[in-house]
Amino acid sequence: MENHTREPPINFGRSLIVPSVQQLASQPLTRIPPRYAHHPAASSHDHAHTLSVPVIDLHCLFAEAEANSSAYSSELNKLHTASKEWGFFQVINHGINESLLLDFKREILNLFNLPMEEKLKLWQEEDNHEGFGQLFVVSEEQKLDWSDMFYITTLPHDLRKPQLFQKLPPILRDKLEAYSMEIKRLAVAILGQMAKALGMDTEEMSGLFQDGVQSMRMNYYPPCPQPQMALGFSPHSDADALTILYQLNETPGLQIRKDGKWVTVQPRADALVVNIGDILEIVSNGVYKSIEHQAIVNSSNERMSVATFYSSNMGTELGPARSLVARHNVANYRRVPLETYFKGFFARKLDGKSYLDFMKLE
Ligand SMILES: O=C(O)CCC(=O)C(=O)O
Ligand SMILES: [Fe+2]
Repeated sequence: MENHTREPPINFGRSLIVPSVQQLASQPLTRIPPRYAHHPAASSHDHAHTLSVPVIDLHCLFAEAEANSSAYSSELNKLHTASKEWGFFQVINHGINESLLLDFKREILNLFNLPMEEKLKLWQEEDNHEGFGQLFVVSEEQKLDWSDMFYITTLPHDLRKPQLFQKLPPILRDKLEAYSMEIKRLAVAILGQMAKALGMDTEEMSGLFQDGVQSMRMNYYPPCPQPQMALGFSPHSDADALTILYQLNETPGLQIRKDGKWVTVQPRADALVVNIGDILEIVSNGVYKSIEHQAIVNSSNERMSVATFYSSNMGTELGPARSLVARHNVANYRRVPLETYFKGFFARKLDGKSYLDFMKLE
């Protein structure tokens, strides 16, 4: 008999199953359990700086690109400087429909507010990290984040876990589908402008990213009775090329490490936050840097965000762009298949930028 079953999608990783922090935080607690308490106090509430990250006007960047106007070249310059010196920026006039953003936000709120018995149907399984839970948990001794997250691979279609998609509330699934397409379009367009700014062959960039791997991580940070002792999300850099972060409410929490200090990114209702991930650091041959960031928590307000991670096409080899290696006359990072890179990333405890050390050539 012919076998028509599809091959199961690639399994990128697993994480130990941990309890829901949202549920924990709904009880009257005065102290956090030891598994969440960092020593010494990990958070940097007191020392955070209020520098503001650069703001890039995407309308100016995209609409003026054809005209090659002076407004365009100064915005492109701003993008290049922000990517080199900050690794983080906010984008305004991004063109994503406001009602889609609001609908998607409402559906994510509903997702985290589902009754626990419904959420358990969407919880991670032992052999794969998609669904509700935490990522990068590799030991029972490891400190945990004061947050719950929902992680899902969205693109390309053949990497999706159909069982997980089928279990999503239908309205959320529709909005997620629309948002995923919009964010892909945006990521590809920003990468195209970055190729120009880097002096990279623009066709090489679009060839690497036209059918990229996309995943989403929805983050829920409940109020915390001892916010100075906990971290909503421990310091890390993102493994992807470009992350687009939608902060769902006005509660601040995201901090980025700039010149050794933690800087808070103030949520702006009209902006999305964009950051350089490790893959783009590698592709740009180190001209752009992925930046460490973390999320802190507070005692009174919940905070929510959704990070969409965009990486190169599945079949590609990860390494510095050939057009840049030719220009720079040196490759600063090694080459590995993208799949190998991801499997290595998800098998470790998340720890700052340490995974990039493995890719660096000294
Ligand atoms: O919640 C945030 O602001 C940060 C989220 C984040 O860094 C991530 O999901 O990788
Ligand atoms: Fe991140």
